Amino acid sequence: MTSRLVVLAGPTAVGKGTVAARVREAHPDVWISVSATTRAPRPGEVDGVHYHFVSDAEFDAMVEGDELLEWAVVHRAARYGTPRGPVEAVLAQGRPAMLEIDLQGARQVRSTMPGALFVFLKPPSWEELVRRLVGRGTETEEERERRLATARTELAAEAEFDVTIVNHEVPAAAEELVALMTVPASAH
Ligand SMILES: Nc1ncnc2c1ncn2[C@@H]1O[C@H](COP(=O)(O)OP(=O)(O)OP(=O)(O)O)[C@@H](O)[C@H]1O
Ligand SMILES: Nc1nc2c(ncn2[C@@H]2O[C@H](COP(=O)(O)O)[C@@H](O)[C@H]2O)c(=O)[nH]1
Repeated sequence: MTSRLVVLAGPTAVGKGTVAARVREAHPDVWISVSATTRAPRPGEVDGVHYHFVSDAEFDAMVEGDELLEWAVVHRAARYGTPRGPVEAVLAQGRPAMLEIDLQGARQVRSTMPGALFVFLKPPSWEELVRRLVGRGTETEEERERRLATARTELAAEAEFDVTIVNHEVPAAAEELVALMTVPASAH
């Protein structure tokens, strides 16, 4: 068996971060990239753990230094990007690795890392997605509307992905994801 890079995307509040946290807890062998972002931390978010929280100038320097594997402006609100060095180092070790990024970033990685597996995390329904976003309580009404507008575009892009997982229950979705990370050597 060998490991591969899995790219997890899906609409806002579908549960990408929650499923990734479950994978981190239940499968410490799986490496999950920590993105850089210019957005402000939410209560409880820790720099270097949930994100590398950086200034606009710091993000500019990362872009100019070609330090990001991909990056995008997400929800017309902030910039997010995947630091390239750690991903390359982990893949060189043959360790299972995961990126949790938006659709624009997934499209960039699709063109630069064709061996990666692209997984779309889908909500059980639109109503449940809205319930999860409202229930999280981390955005203003205006931000929620912006995120839901992006979500409609992202849901329409499901066919671009290799696999869809419906996030009914977090532990089951996390196990489905981890099962995709190792492949028989003959599949390469
Ligand atoms: N399977 C699930 N059933 C019920 N609630 C869930 C489930 N998965 C996640 N949630 C809840 O939905 C909310 C959104 O989850 P989370 O923040 O992980 O989403 P996300 O996809 O990472 O969102 P974003 O793209 O906006 O960062 C959280 O309050 C989380 O606890
Ligand atoms: N293109 C990238 N998108 C990323 C990255 N890290 C996170 N994200 C996506 O941003 C949105 C919003 O996240 P939030 O934490 O503000 O709710 C979500 O879709 C993430 O998947 C990244 O490095 N590149």
